[in-house]
Amino acid sequence: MQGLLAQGISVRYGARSVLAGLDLPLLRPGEVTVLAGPNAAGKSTLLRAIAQLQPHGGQVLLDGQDLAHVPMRDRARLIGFMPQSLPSSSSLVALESVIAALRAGETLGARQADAAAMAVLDKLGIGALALEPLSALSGGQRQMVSLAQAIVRDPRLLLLDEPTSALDLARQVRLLSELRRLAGEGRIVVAVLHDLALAAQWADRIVLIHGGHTHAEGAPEQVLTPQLLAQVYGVEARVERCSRGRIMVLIDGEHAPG
Ligand SMILES: Nc1ncnc2c1ncn2[C@@H]1O[C@H](COP(=O)(O)OP(=O)(O)OP(=O)(O)O)[C@@H](O)[C@H]1O
Repeated sequence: MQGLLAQGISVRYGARSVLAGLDLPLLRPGEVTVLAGPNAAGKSTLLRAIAQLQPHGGQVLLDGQDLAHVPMRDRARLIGFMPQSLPSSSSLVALESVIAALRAGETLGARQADAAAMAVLDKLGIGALALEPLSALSGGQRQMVSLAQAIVRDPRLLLLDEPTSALDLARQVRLLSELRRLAGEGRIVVAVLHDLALAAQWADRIVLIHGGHTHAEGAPEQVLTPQLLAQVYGVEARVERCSRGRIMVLIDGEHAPG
């Protein structure tokens, strides 16, 4: 079975249950899936559980393999993980940080690693930042370097936590186009996004996380409905079709229950 299947995912922090037996549909290679939902719904927790960075109940299968039983070194090759933010205190320059991500646990010649890391920075349009210390980069520049770190090993599964939160409009498009391209080459791409306009435009599938479960999932037009947005976010929303058949979500205010 090709794809990512997460079933019965449960996470507790102390006495508090954050994910309560959450199931994801089978996420297929070639698809970009967006995880959305309110603050504190557990989206980052879910990404970490999938990446096996967070103790959890339930099972995560990648192409039929239970990731909990895949050695860490092999997992690092299979999964690219882009966290919500990179530490700003690192003493590395951007290129070194991408080389470090590439070489973790691998034996790779220095020249080969340099060239591969530089190629990724160039592809993302940030080659000019190669020798800048991470600590001197802007939030958006750091986010693009973080993407470079996540994709440099050419992972089968790419997990990204709010990858566009610090990016300007042009870089949002660059990052999301890159995700589309990677998916088109057969990767499985899963990104947490708060921006539902971006989700509507770029996702093949949206999964709405709420109350510790998958509240709804499907194509953007199936999930971004006024009813579901009222239930999950408590907002009054209108959904309009714009040119090119895309949908747009307009928020009119908070939802008055009744
Ligand atoms: N290490 C931790 N220890 C204790 N509680 C935690 C920890 N990490 C997350 N939580 C709690 O788990 C809940 C879910 O957090 P998580 O970061 O997964 O949510 P999220 O959906 O990604 O939120 P946001 O949209 O605000 O980024 C929150 O209530 C948070 O306070």
